[in-house]
Amino acid sequence: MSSTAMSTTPPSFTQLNDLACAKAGGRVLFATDDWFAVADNLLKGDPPQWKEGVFTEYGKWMDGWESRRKRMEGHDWCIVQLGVSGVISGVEVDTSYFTGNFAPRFSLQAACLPDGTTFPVRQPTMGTAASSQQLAAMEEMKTEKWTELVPMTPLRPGYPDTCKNYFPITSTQRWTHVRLNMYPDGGIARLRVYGIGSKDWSTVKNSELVDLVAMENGGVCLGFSNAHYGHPRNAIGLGRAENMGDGWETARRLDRPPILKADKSGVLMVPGCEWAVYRLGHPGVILKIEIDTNHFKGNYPDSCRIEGDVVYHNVIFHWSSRTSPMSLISHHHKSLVSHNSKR
Ligand SMILES: NC(=O)NC(NC(N)=O)C(=O)[O-]
Repeated sequence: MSSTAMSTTPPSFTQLNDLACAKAGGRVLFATDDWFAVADNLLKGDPPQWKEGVFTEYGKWMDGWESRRKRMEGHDWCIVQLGVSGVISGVEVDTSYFTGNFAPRFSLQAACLPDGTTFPVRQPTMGTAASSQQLAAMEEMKTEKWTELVPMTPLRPGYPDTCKNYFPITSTQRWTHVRLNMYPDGGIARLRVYGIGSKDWSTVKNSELVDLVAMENGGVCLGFSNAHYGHPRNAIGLGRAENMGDGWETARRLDRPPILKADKSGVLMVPGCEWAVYRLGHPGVILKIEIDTNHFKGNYPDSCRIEGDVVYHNVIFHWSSRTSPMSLISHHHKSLVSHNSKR
């Protein structure tokens, strides 16, 4: 089902959408033990933090999921409902800052559970663990429903050069949930589940207006010129951006002239533009485009051009910068046509 070869440089699957992150609607439904730090931290979008000398009532404050040193049979595990169900191409298990307390081994299972599958009510609270009744209820779910995507595999500790553990996954099935197992216990800072959303298009009427590029509908960014401050996949994320960090933001171009000059008609001439290519979740007739530059005030792109490609179902954004050579976009497009904005 999976190759377990671990690489240190980020593999290409890390450019895909994180289907599990909280911003995409990912949720922890169950965890065996939330003692030192709750499992929900696994799905935070921000990179893990370290707070020197900060302790909670239960131990050292840690940014991730950390269970107790086990004094009973078994191992610790949690169930994550993907925010966007889809095909998983790889996972990143980040053990940042868990050095003497990282989970020494892990495995990952996945399932495609029907809507309405119920789980015990979860109230993520440090210093708690699942009750024996909750564990017993969950045992019933420990059936053939779960498919192994990554078998039990060693993890590396959370030092800067060893904290990122990458695992490609070759399954082409659509999954709704993953189950993360730590053997036997310990800490993991983040779990990133990279893939492409898959929507059931058979239920969508021809006349229905759908955001064809949204990650929840299977849209994906295939390439870009620059993602220095923010990845262009952010622009197809769920809902509106909370802040600038939730958008696509490039670095200022180094080839911009030292002094900007206008031509006779008053147009500032600045070479080049930034671009991103998105594959739509489904081919469609594009009726409307919405581009939201929310939060970008001193750094929004001056203008843009959008191209469509029927063969590859791609839409290409070119951001040009007449007055200031920088480009970015924040959430959120609605179906695409062509758009040209000028100040
Ligand atoms: N210093 C620690 O991190 N100790 C323990 N963990 C926390 N978070 O306090 C432990 O035993 O793993």
